[in-house]
Amino acid sequence: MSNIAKTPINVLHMQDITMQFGGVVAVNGLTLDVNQGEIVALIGPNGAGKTTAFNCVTGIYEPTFGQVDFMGETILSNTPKGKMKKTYLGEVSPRPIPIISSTPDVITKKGIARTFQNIRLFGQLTVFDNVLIAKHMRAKQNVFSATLRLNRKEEERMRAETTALLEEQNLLHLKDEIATSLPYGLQRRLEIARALATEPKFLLLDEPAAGMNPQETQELTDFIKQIRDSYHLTVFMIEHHMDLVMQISDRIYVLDFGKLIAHGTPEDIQNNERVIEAYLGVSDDAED
Ligand SMILES: Nc1ncnc2c1ncn2[C@@H]1O[C@H](COP(=O)(O)OP(=O)(O)OP(=O)(O)O)[C@@H](O)[C@H]1O
Repeated sequence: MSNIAKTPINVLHMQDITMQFGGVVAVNGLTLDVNQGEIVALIGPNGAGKTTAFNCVTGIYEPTFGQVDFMGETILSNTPKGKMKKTYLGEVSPRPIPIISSTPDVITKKGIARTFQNIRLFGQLTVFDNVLIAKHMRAKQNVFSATLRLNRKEEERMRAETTALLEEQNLLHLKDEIATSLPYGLQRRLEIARALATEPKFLLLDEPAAGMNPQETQELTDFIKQIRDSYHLTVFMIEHHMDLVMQISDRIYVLDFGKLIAHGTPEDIQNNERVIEAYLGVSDDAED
């Protein structure tokens, strides 16, 4: 047997990502990598630019400058144009790069799924329908399948897959409940189940433990590891609960005022003076 270490397979590469809103540079020249099978955390004080960075990966925002590659393919790329050329305040000088844009639905179909800081379920629909809708989003429907009535088979398959997924996630007994009638912790679990229904390779979790008590947070910690392993996922997560972050992250990136101030293993980050000063020393479970 060879002792040569396996080269990591890159899942996400963000290069010089800069997002400017008017005079605010919310993300400033962010470069980072997430490799296959990793759980990577993005941490930092409130307003540091973490959610904005996620929004630049999932196509909600078009970055002002920079490039996002997913599994080696450039999915988003932009450089300042028009008035922004004059008002650009980012730290990395913009270069002329090709402009590539992808809408959130296209990005979902490529295998990227996410959850939101504020749970975004279809509140008045059942648990089952919330997951089924996500299956529909994944389905490669086209005019031919619709008109040739291949849809019925597709629909049956999607219903069976929804049942199976809810069973795996221990949510099947709640399938007929209205989503918002569930306790908070279960709504979070449902949101993750819905993200899994799109069969992602890469899962972004925006503050999955927000509002959870210590016991729920510990359960979530185990749950994230378990779904990473059983669905062969790569996970990128924003979180303020440092117990969770330090327990499950392979690597951590730290943002402050839009800029990367540190990157390393949980141990490196816990001992990093700059991070302690900017974030950890101030508050380790800030909620907003
Ligand atoms: N759509 C927007 N328009 C204008 N400014 C914005 C917009 N979105 C975010 N910002 C600003 O960008 C900065 C970064 O915000 P962001 O929400 O990304 O921070 P965050 O690190 O996710 O914070 P938190 O931990 O509180 O969720 C903040 O100053 C915020 O006010």
